[in-house]
Order: sequence, then structure tokens, then C-alpha cells
Amino acid sequence: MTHQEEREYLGHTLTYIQQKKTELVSIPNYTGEDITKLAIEDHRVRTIAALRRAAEEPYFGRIDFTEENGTDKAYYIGKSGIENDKGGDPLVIDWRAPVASLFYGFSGGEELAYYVAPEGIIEGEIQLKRNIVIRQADIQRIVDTFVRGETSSSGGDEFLLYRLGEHKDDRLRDIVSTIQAEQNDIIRKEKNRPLFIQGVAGSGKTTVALHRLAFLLYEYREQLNAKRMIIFAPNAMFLNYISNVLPELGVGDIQQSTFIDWALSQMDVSFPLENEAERLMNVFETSSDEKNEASTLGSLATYKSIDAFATTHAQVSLQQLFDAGEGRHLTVEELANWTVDDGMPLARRKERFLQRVKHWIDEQAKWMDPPQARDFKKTAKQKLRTYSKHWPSTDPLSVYLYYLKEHAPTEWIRISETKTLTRADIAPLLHLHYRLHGIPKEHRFDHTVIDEAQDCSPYQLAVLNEVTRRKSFTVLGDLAQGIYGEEGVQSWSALEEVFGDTDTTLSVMQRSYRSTFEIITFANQFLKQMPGIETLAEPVFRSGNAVEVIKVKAAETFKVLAEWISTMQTKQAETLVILTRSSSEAKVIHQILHQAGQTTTLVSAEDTSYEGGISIMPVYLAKGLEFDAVLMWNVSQANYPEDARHAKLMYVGCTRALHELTLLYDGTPSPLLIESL
Ligand SMILES: Nc1ncnc2c1ncn2[C@@H]1O[C@H](COP(=O)(O)OP(=O)(O)OP(=O)(O)O)[C@@H](O)[C@H]1O
Repeated sequence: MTHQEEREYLGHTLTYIQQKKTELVSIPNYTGEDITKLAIEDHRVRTIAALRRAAEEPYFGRIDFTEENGTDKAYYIGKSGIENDKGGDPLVIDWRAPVASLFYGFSGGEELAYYVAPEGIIEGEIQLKRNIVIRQADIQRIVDTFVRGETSSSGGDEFLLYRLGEHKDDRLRDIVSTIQAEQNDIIRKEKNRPLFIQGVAGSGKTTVALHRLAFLLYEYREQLNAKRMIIFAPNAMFLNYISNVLPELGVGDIQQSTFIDWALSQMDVSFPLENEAERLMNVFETSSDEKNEASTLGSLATYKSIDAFATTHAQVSLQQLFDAGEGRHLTVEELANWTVDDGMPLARRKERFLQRVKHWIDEQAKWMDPPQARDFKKTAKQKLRTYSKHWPSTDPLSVYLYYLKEHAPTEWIRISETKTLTRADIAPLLHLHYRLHGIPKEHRFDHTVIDEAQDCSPYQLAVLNEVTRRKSFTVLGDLAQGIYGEEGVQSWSALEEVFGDTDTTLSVMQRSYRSTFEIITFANQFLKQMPGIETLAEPVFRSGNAVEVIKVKAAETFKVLAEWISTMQTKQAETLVILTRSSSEAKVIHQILHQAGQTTTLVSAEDTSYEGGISIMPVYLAKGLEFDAVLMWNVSQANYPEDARHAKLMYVGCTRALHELTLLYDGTPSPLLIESL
């Protein structure tokens, strides 16, 4: 009965979608310049795209709601809303609409439910919450997670577990059909108060951030422009991994970048950036303790100090008159009127000054014979070029070096000698670039998301705060995954401070969705060994195989690896990874498997895309990614000694696994394995 009723509704909806699409496609393109017609054309194109997406899977859920006044309504929830031109209620409600909150916020227990509509709070009683899996326009599965009066209703867990049990390919996916109540709250938080989210590994931070962008764009469509919204993530491979979600949600125009790539696209800097692979090797594979330099450069104190330096630097005081030749000159007093600091960036003031002097030269020449005037103008303009050198530099790198020479001589020597920049230099350089040249209007953001924000420096955030309107930020991360140590932050307050007196919100996500109960429980032992981490990850009760910790001898390496791969493949694992402590170990394993005819992908810091299949990479490159099966290679005492940094690396590695986790070691196991041997 249920299926029949749902089949009819689906048939009816698909017919409508088809008709509407045909009707809209038949309207000729508008290519003129009338703004109203262009807006209508834009709407037409977007609607066709949304209908095309909806034709395969128009909705995924249904909620039956009895309003206080007794009206019964059935709402079908999908990725895009589908209006009904022929009158009546929409056929499908957009998942971001206020009423869809009922679907996400309801966990089965509440007597009364409500949502906040534009006209006020609407209260009522939920009768039914149903998940409907549609693939290629066909109903595959119906799961009722709540039916009023039935005591067995789970409120959503059964369907969530079904979804979490699926195997993953090479791309992160949207979760519109199973967004959980605590995630829904975060997605829908207000726009203009900086929002910080501390979430355990696998709690859905990246996914929630992407859904929040789509939500904000819907909720504030009159104020926001997708092209002026951005998500910053740590590296190109991770960006590639998440690249499908925003287009799937119909908001593909939102920018996605790393901080460094974006910053370098804003300015010209003559020195190259250090090699990324070498940097990572330095951070993770050498045992140097000199890791404080980035934390000083990345601090808010340095931001303030450089800001004050830029202000002083921009005060122009010309001490020499400008002699244009032929007895004409501008006095120091006259020049001072043209150099006043009226708040305009230095480079623009300099440009304005030069224009004025050029104009003055032309005026002087008016009283001369033409040949004399020509010679005078030529000479005077040459002299002006020489004179302009009395202006302070407008090159960010030069100004940065002046600053360092005075305030941080070690850094000055580093750059002067190597003629190479580190990542920590980029935020100060962009800051100076903005101070010297200003921020073009079109470079400002309406909303900025920072993922993996535990690795973001306060300085970076302060610079982003300059380009982001109304402090509209979502900042997400996990302090327990702060594997860069001093380069990132040790507490969220270090980043919150950037916003000064502005109120910020800190939300916490403790439930972990990625991994099985066994894997999360296992990984929690590493959280317990990190100073300052008080709460553990809470598993969703999805049980799987036990985590295996196995001792192997070096001579058996290949045999063990081959067995692991074939066992995982028989378990239908599609994405497998071998995580090593170092890049050299990863190369050796890749070589061994290659010689045995096994195709694997060796992932390095330079890679910009993630291909799925069987990958081998150093553990520090796996942050943000996930795999059906993970093999932690050689978790020996030498590779993972007992300290917070290695506990974090171990935590990151183990929490990459969705379904299967195996750890191998040769010799003495890591002392961090306190509960598993
Ligand atoms: N509500 C949900 N329904 C279904 N899947 C979910 C849900 N929330 C999270 N997931 C899944 O959990 C996994 C982890 O999500 P995500 O990568 O966004 O987490 P994260 O907190 O950013 O993790 P990490 O910090 O470890 O990188 C993904 O596979 C995601 O699809």
C-alpha cells in the first residue's frame, strides 16, 4: 500500500518535472542587456539545472505534520524545491526551507514539534517521518523512521546506519537525506556571528560546512553571491576530494581554495614559496625542535605589530624640493599638501601624487615655446621618476623585509639568504599588500568557511577578517588533529581573539559518523593521551569487525600486505589505504607491491587529485580523507614514540577508516597502544 501510494506521487512529480523542463527549455535564450530580463534568464537556467538534477532523485524524505489548527500536510523534501505552477502546495520542499527543519530536528520523542516560518512559529504534531531512496527515478527503498503510535519507531537511526554502512568511492558525498539534529542546528546558525566548531574526527565537519554554505545561499539569497563565498581547505588533494559536494547541492559557483593559493593569487611576490613536499618532510620526518618560528609569525601580536608598522610606513614626509628644471620647482611645503595621509592606501596616494605633479609640469610648460616645452616636459618627467623614489616602498615584500630587519632579524636573515618564502610569510605579505594597495571591492567575501582550522594561524584569520564582510565566518576543526604543532592553534580562543569584542559561538560535535563503533573506541585511546583533550568521540552504534593489531617480521612484509589487500577486497572494500609514518616508507611499500604486479597509487604532497582504489601515503597526508579500509604500517615504538604529536598522528590515521582498521608493527609496538595489546 505504502509503495503504491509513493509510486503514484513519484510518477506525478516526475511527469511535472518533465513538462516543466520541456517548457523552460523551449524558451529562447536571452542574450541582451536588460537587467530584469537577464535575472529572469538566470532564473530559467538555474531552474532547468535543478529540474535536471531532480529528474533522477526528486526527493529523499517525507514528513507528515498536523498543524495546531488541525491541517494535515505531507511534505516531500528534496535537494531543490519544486513549485507547483498549477496551484496548490509545492511538490517538493527544498531541504533548506524552514519546514524541512522538522525532518532533521525530529528524533521521535517530542510530543510537539515546530518550525520557524517567515510568519512566525508553526507548532504541530509529526505523524510520519519517512526516508525514500530513489535512484534513476525509481523507488529503491522506503524506511519509516517514525510513525505516530508505533513504539518501534527509531526516529532515524536505522536509515542513518544503512547509509553509513555504504562503501565509499573517491569523492565525499552530500548527506541531505540524513543530516542529524546537531548538524542541522549548525548548518542553520545565523550568518553574521563568527561560528567556531570543534568536532571529533568523522563528526561531519567538512560535510556540514559545505551544507551550511548551500543553506546560507538559500536563506540569504537576496544578500549573498555564491562567487563571493569561499571554503578554505588545507591542500589541493583534499579540495579535489570534496569538489563534488557543492555542485551536487546546486551551488557549484562557491569558491574552494587553499589559503596559500588564494593569497598568492591576490598579489605578485617575487620570491618563490618553499617546496611543499620538503616542508612536510621537515615538519614530520626530521626530529628538529625548532618549530616556533611559524607560531610567532602567525600570531595576532605579530599581525598588530605589522599593522602598526604599515601605518608608520605610510606616513610620507618629503624632505627635498622637487626641481623640475628651467628654474621651476615645488617646495617641500607645497609637496606636503599633496602627500597628506587621508586614509587612502599608500600606492594609490603615490599614484595620485604623481598625477598631480605631472599635471603641474604640463601647466608650467604651457608658458614655454613648443620645443622648449617638449624638452622641459621630458626632463621634468625623468626627474619625477627619480624623485618618486623618495616615496616609501609600495612593494609588500620590501616592506616586510624592512619590518623583519627591525623586529625579527632571524627571519630577515632566513629570507635574505634563501630568497625563498615559507608559508608563514604569506599572511603578513598579503596583509601588507592590502595595507599598501587596498582591497578591491570584488575581492571581498560575503561568507568565509575555514576547514581544518586547527592548522590556521591567528594571522591568517585576521587577514581573512579584513576581506570578509560582517565577520561572517564558519571556522571548523579538531584540536586533536593539530598535527602541525606550533604552526596551528592549541585552543579556539587563540582564533576567537581575532574578532576582539565581537561575540562568537563555539559549537561542539562529539558524535562520530564515519567509523564503526570498534574503530572509534580504539581511536579514543589516543585522545586520552593528549593534554587538554577532555571528551572522547561518541560512536554511532554501527558495529563492525574488531580492530586488528598484528606483529610482523620484516621478511614477511609482502605476504602480509598481499593478504590484507585480498581480504579487504573480498569484504567489498573499494577504497584502501596503507598509511606509513614517512614518505620513504611509502615509496618502499609501493615498490614492493609494484614488483609483485599489484596496482597501487603512491600519494605525495604534490598530488592534486585523489583517485580512490588502493593508495599508499604518509599518514600526515591523509588528514581529511577517508577509506573503507586502513592499514597503519609499522606502528612501532620508533615510528610512534610516546608524545602528544604522535598520539595525534595515530588518531588521524586510525580515524580515516570507515569499516576496517588493521595495524602492523615490527619489533616493539608503540607505547601509545595502551589498550589494544
Ligand atoms: N548525518 C550524516 N549522515 C550520513 N553520513 C554522515 C553524516 N555526517 C557525517 N557523515 C559521514 O561521515 C564521514 C565524515 O564526514 P566528514 O569528513 O565531513 O567529517 P569531519 O568531521 O570533517 O572528519 P575529519 O575531521 O576526520 O576530517 C563522511 O563520510 C560523511 O559522509
